[in-house]
Amino acid sequence: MAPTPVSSIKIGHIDDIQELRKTQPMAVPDRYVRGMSERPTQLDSAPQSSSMHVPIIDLSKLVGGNENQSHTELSKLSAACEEWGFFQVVNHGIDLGLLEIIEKLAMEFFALPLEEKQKYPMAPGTVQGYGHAFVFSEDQKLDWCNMLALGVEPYYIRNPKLWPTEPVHFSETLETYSRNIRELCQNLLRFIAMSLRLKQDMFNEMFGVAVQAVRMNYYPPCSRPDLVLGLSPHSDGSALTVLQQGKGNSVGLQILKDNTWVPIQVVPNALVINIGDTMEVLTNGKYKSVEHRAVTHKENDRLSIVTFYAPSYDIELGPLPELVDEKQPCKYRRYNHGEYSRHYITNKLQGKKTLEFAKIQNNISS
Ligand SMILES: O=C(O)CCC(=O)C(=O)O
Ligand SMILES: [Fe+2]
Repeated sequence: MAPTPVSSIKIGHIDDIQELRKTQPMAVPDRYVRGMSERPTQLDSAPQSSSMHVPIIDLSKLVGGNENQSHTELSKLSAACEEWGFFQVVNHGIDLGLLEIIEKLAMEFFALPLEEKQKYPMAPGTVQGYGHAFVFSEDQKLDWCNMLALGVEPYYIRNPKLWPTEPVHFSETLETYSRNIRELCQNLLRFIAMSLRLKQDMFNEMFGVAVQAVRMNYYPPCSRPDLVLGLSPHSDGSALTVLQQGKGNSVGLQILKDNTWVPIQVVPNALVINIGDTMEVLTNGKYKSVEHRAVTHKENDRLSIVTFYAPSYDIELGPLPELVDEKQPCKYRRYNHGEYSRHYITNKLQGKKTLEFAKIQNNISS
């Protein structure tokens, strides 16, 4: 989240989905009904075979395993980043009690009366606070979702007025949670560098004081999950994203693999990690920032707590020379990361479109 743009955007009236559900549980306003090509066909169906499961990486084998184990896990990690752009990490070292508490507090926040949540309003065209991000016009289709998004690090991106004082302990728990997730990201970046045969601190040193933001997405049930999307298809602008799915969640996250939407199963105590656009650029497309979306459920609600981890805004980025050669010519130009972040947050979520910002045009192997 780059510094927020000043805007005079007109987005029209937006229903708060939770309130709508209370008064008209069966209603699906037109602004939420997707065109035929966007409607989800597979909802929470199980993947056809185990080869359709996102790889599971055991971090304890990378951190403390014997040479054989860590070598195997590192190969799994590199295959996951290349072929899936997603993996789930288990034994990640974060206290499971803390994951439970943040989930409980997030659920309590969304359960507050609307007037309380509206004390932290997300202004149109901005991405922090409670509301709908990435809405720029009155005719844009909307996501079946309520969100609370907050800039966390560095401190200057925070808007302290938007940090909830209810439920009590929300803000301090988010602080502890974010510190833990930051360490996890730094750890993962070390292993990702190793998997690319780069110096292990390459990314952590390059990123400077990394930017970290959190988005809590709450998807109420929907009487017509076949007509709406919880979250529009997009890739993340981050380097890495860490996504915590609510414990009892039904399946809702789907990723686009070989032109098919593949659901991500809820693995107890695991965190879902995905490669964002920034890492795709740095690796010259070797590691993929994969398009994903969220679908809703007829009876169940769903929560995701998502952390975006990215380089400091002031750094200049482009494909690493180590990953550019005759076979893999340079696919992306160099640019300032802050500029890319601004571009990302001032455009609606639309598949991988935002990455076109960085693509070198007339690229033969895009
Ligand atoms: O809720 C989910 O599973 C997807 C969330 C997501 O992709 C995001 O917040 O960027
Ligand atoms: Fe995402």
